[in-house]
Amino acid sequence: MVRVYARAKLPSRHGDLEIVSFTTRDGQRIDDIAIIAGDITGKSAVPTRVHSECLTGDVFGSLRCDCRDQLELAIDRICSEGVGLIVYMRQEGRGIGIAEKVRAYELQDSGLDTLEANVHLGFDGDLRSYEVAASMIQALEVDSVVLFTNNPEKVEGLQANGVEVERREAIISESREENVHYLMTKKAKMGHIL
Ligand SMILES: Nc1nc2c(ncn2[C@@H]2O[C@H](COP(=O)(O)OP(=O)(O)OP(=O)(O)O)[C@@H](O)[C@H]2O)c(=O)[nH]1
Ligand SMILES: [Zn+2]
Repeated sequence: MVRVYARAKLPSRHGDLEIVSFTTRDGQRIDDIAIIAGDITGKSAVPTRVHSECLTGDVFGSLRCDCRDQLELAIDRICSEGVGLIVYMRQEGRGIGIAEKVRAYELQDSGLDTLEANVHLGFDGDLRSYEVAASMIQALEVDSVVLFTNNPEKVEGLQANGVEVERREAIISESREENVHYLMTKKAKMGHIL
């Protein structure tokens, strides 16, 4: 479904990485990217994080969620192991986009939880699909992955699209006063193993 378009070195504050971009088979550029440590081509059990974009957390350090902590844990892990992959999916707000996510936050400020806010806005709780992420992993010729996630749907979504997941590893950050309600909702209503 996708093929590698461009590949470049990405020296970072965490270590030496690479960044890879992709196109669809018919040549359309896609915004999802891969960050790679070491040589993953043809390798099995590649430490992998499929991360959904969270502008508020990943970039601005919002404490409403655990996204940035998870991203940093994953980057540190692949850098310290010297091999690994982060598939960074532009599925902001579990697929509703940043404008609607801010609206969902507004509703959460007035008492709804993260799932109720999505439903109130007319969306399912989670609009993500893992077809493109799976296709990116395949385009990178990774044989199998060890997936860092607390979300069983992510494991199932990748497997359903042909990725061999050797095992899931939990990626748990310390909860904080600001995100504990969000984490409790993910555990109670969204199937997360926390
Ligand atoms: N709609 C919506 N999206 C949110 C909210 N808080 C965080 N997100 C988005 O949720 C996505 C991350 O999903 P999570 O449910 O936190 O975690 P996950 O990716 O399913 O599972 P892990 O692999 O364990 O991190 C990112 O795209 C965030 O932008 C919210 O209150 N509402
Ligand atoms: Zn977040």
